Amino acid sequence: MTPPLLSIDNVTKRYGAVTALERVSFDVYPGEVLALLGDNGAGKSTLIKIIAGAQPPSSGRLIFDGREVSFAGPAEAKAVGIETVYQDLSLCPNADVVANFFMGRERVRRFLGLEWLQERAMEEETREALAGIGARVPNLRAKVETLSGGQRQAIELARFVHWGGRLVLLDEPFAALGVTQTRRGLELIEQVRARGVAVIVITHNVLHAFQVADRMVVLHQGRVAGVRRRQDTSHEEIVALITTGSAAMAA
Ligand SMILES: Nc1ncnc2c1ncn2[C@@H]1O[C@H](COP(=O)(O)OP(=O)(O)OP(=O)(O)O)[C@@H](O)[C@H]1O
Repeated sequence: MTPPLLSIDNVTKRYGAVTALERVSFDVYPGEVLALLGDNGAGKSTLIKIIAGAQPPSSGRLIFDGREVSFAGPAEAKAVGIETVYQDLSLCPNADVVANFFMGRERVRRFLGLEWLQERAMEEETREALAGIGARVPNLRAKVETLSGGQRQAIELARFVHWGGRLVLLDEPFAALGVTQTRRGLELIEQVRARGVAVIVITHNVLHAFQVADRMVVLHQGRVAGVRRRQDTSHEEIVALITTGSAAMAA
């Protein structure tokens, strides 16, 4: 059996007197889409921040690729291939698609003490990477600020995959998207997963979870109320886990 890419092992997080997460444990496998569900305040964002290195757990361990990891910040998580993709925050709005795709990794040619960007090659590489996950962005020279939320998301996901990302965290990725863009977003996730990347999607939308996730982890008041494979559960059971922390109501 494939070993997990990430194991969350007994993670607890306290903010003063508030316990946001209590002994949370579950595994995430490569090429798997896992939906993280829970009511407001259940602890989803806190868990995502811990996985992405934005906050340390109060106790417990993260084991990534077989080794215990402890991140001092998001840059350290990013260095091993874990990243949160937001719709806007990590793109530079007044730069074009290609510039955003290569941000900090530009291909430069040097000759006789001069250096210049290999624009044509970078554009081609960007085009191929976007096509590789089925993303539709017609004009690669358009500034990102002129693009739709869905297109920005596509650029970030393609960039993540292209530069060797292993585990991507999506926090309510469809919250600001319309119906068509949401459908495309779901298709993109499918493509990303097909590349062997693990995807954790936070969502309030049980329907989306059933459309995209292999497994669902439900948090309730900071604890894991249940972990279910999509084919072994029902809409009713997941809603019961979210609202009461127990599947008994759905039985
Ligand atoms: N920085 C903080 N300081 C104090 N308490 C916090 C902090 N961050 C989160 N909490 C508390 O931890 C608990 C879990 O919050 P969290 O934001 O992780 O939940 P969530 O499931 O993401 O909720 P939502 O769906 O509303 O975003 C809540 O009780 C929240 O008030």
